[in-house]
Amino acid sequence: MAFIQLRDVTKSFVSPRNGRLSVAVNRFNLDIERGEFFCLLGPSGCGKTTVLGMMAGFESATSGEILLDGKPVRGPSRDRGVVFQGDDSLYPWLNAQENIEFGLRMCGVPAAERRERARTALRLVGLNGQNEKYPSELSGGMKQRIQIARALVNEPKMLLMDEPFGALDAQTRYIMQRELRKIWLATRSTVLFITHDVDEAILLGTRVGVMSAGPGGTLREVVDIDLKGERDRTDPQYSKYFNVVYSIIRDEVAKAAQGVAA
Ligand SMILES: Nc1ncnc2c1ncn2[C@@H]1O[C@H](COP(=O)(O)OP(=O)(O)OP(=O)(O)O)[C@@H](O)[C@H]1O
Repeated sequence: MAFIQLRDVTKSFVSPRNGRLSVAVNRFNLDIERGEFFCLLGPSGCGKTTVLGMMAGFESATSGEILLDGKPVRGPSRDRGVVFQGDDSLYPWLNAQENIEFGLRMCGVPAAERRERARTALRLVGLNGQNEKYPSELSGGMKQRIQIARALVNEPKMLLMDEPFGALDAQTRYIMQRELRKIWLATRSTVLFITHDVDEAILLGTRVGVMSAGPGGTLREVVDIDLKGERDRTDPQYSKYFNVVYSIIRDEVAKAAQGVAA
């Protein structure tokens, strides 16, 4: 039995404007194994964030079911760490270490253990020695690393990441992609990672899923990315996977554009 199972998951929303029901995700099926880094790509509006929101337990499915480790997802839980794009939810009055420890403190984890776990998480995201800095003293990339550390410190069963590097400049983004790949190689966490960027998906994913154009998108195709260790854009295998995934997404984006034009 797969670690994560999405079975015929459909999500509809009622429009606040006209009260009509619209399908955001349609009969989405996916299994994710423990320790996989699954990247989800798809045209804008196809339902990627809605899928992640249901897995996080922020939204419930209209029909179908989501199982984590055999148990139905009924709401948010510490066993799923969530990182969003340009998330600015760090507490400005707490330093980096205290921000990372905050959730553990709320759960009553003793101070010495909190400190140790936060230091380990800071090391993992490459911010060793930056623990006393406040958010106002940190760059965008550093803040995003703290968000990742804040998710990792809870030792979640799964990390859910929604375009976490979308708001970063290109150079910082490249650095963060490399760091995240290293973290995943070290921890083998189970990750669902949403991105618009084929390059990012090939650099990070063990599998890349492409959704069909929305509204009411579903999972169209999944590509296995069999590249070991740290990945390199100059590797001919990288180009091969890039072209395969790019041609699928190009079709779907074209369909989405036709839908908009129709
Ligand atoms: N709370 C909501 N109420 C009504 N409609 C919603 C709600 N959330 C999402 N939708 C609709 O569901 C569809 C899918 O949205 P979603 O944000 O999941 O897409 P996405 O693939 O993540 O898009 P993008 O890549 O642009 O971020 C869209 O048509 C969107 O308008």
